[in-house]
Formats: sequence, structure tokens, C-alpha cells
Amino acid sequence: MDATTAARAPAGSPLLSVRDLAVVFRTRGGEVPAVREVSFDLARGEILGLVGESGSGKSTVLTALTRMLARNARVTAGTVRFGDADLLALREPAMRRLRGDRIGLIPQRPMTSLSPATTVGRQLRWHLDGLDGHRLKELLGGVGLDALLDRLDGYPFEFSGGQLQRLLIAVAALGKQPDLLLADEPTTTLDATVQAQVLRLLLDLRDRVGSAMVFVTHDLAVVSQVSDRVGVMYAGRLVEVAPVGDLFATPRHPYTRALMEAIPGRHARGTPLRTIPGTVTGANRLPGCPFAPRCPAVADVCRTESPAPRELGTSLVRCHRAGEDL
Ligand SMILES: Nc1ncnc2c1ncn2[C@@H]1O[C@H](COP(=O)(O)OP(=O)(O)OP(=O)(O)O)[C@@H](O)[C@H]1O
Repeated sequence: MDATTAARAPAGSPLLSVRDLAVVFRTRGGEVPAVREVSFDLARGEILGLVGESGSGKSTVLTALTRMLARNARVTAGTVRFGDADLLALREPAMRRLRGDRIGLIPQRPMTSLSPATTVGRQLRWHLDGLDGHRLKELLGGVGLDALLDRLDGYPFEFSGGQLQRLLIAVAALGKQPDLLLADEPTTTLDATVQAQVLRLLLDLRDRVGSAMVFVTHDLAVVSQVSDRVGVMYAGRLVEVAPVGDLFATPRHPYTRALMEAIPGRHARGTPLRTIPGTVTGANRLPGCPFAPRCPAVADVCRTESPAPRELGTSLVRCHRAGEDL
């Protein structure tokens, strides 16, 4: 078994296969690596949660997969296979067709993917050919927006961020029913009851249509509810990938452990919330393990050699010391 096996989706050939993806951003100070050596597979109908602190590269991975990176970003290494297609090599018209009907993206900031000068109703019809009144009602109802049916001649600025987010979910998930849905913090702006409704709807889409999903979130409670497997990112690298139950029960990477320790409610009432000392700043440029400066189990080798992925139980973990009695 090679070292990427645990990053593989269970059984059958994967729908999506990402290998050694690397992305850099061009900045005034030079090129900054944002994503490095990211590898994972996704089976049909599987949901992979992607977690990690702000700036760890989650959105960059999703936008690289759909080839919608910012203008100052470029993919410097890696392959992305979606079925038979090599997504990084496809010509733009073919990629656009895939984005049109087989790969859906729910972006983190809804405003950036809507035209400010066109009514919301018109934009819905652009995205969903042959959208009739009955289907429209069904879509809006699915995301709890029935009340907006009479307001679709309004412009995006007349709607709240949460309403626009739900409209985009309705289009990307329910309207297109894609084979692959990439969702970037889709429920963060929603209140608890609407969030629960949207999560149920996404799970129902997976059950009915078999859509696979990569679901980015900061919220570990959400990730535990929706994911089959979870990938943990730190400073541009996927440091651990494991089935959701195993990741929460037996986190292997010291960063994953620290994340779990920081979950409110895991400790007795009155105990101060645990935080992770230090910051991630500059970690993506380090020669060794990016977590070394903050790691309670750091050894000399961690500062000089980047750990290769290793299998431990059902996890794939990038840590020199994982598996030791730390
Ligand atoms: N347009 C940009 N120009 C330069 N650097 C960028 C740009 N966008 C992102 N980055 C950098 O790339 C890295 C990864 O950012 P990314 O947005 O992918 O992280 P993230 O994990 O999705 O964060 P968040 O949870 O806050 O959305 C960060 O260091 C970020 O500063």
C-alpha cells in the first residue's frame, strides 16, 4: 500500500482525484506558497469536510479545482482528475461546460459571484435554463426562501448576505444537481435553524442524486454532522485525512488534537477554553513541518524535514512523531 492510500476514497474508482496540488500567489514581496502537496480522492456520493484555520488554503484548493483562482494565483504543480478529464489541462470551453452542469461551486462570498446590475430573477434564469414558476417555487422553498418569490425583480444589494447565500445554494445544489459540489463555508452566514435546513438539504441531495461534495467549514460541529471523511489543513498542507468518527475519536496530528481540544463544551464547565499558542504566520515558507513552531511534541527533525504522509490506522497523517506515545 502506498502512502496516499488513506487519502483515497473507499472502493471503486474515485470521482475526483487530486495529487500534489501546489498553488502560489504573486504578491509585492514575491511568490507566496498558499497550497502545497495536497492530495486526496473523493468517491461518488462521498462528502469530504475540509477544516483548518483562516488562511490555511481551503478556499484556494476549491478555486484551483474549478480553475477560478484569483488573477495573481497560479497552480505550480499537481494533477486534478475528474472522471476521465484532467481538469488542469482542459481547454476553457470544456471546463466552462463542466462548471455549467457537473461541478457546482458555492462560493464563500455570494456578492462576488452575482452581477450587481442585473435582477436576481434574471440571474437565476441565466444559470438555470428553462426555469419555470413551479421549479422556481420548489428551489426557493428548498432553502427557506419562499417569501422572496415576489421579490425576484430586485437587485442583489436589496437582499441580505444570508438570502443571497441561500439563493446560490439553490442554484448550485438543487438547480444543477451536480456530480461534484464544492461548498465554501456555505452555512456560515445563516442562523441556526436555516443552517440545519440547508445541511439537511445537502445531505438529501447526496442521497437522492449521489452528488459528492467537498465541504469547507470552520465549524467542527457542522463537519461532524455532514462529512464521511475529514481533511485537516494547516499552512497550505493537508496534515491529516481520516474518516470522520476516527478523526474525532483518535486525532493523530498534534494540530488536529489541538483543534479538538479547542472545541467549546469538550471540557468541564468553568475550565478556560483552550487555544493554540503562537500564530500560523510565515509557516508556509518553513523548510520543515509548518506546525513545528507551535507544536507541543516538536523534535529537531520537525524543523528541518517536511514530514511525508504516513498511514496510521485509518488516517493519513503528515507528522514525524504521530504514532509515538506523545
Ligand atoms: N488574492 C490573494 N493574494 C495574495 N495572497 C492570497 C490571496 N488570496 C489568498 N491569499 C493567501 O493564500 C493563503 C490561503 O488563503 P485561503 O483563502 O485559501 O485560506 P482559507 O483557509 O480558505 O481561509 P479562510 O478560512 O479565512 O477563508 C493565505 O495565506 C492567504 O493570505
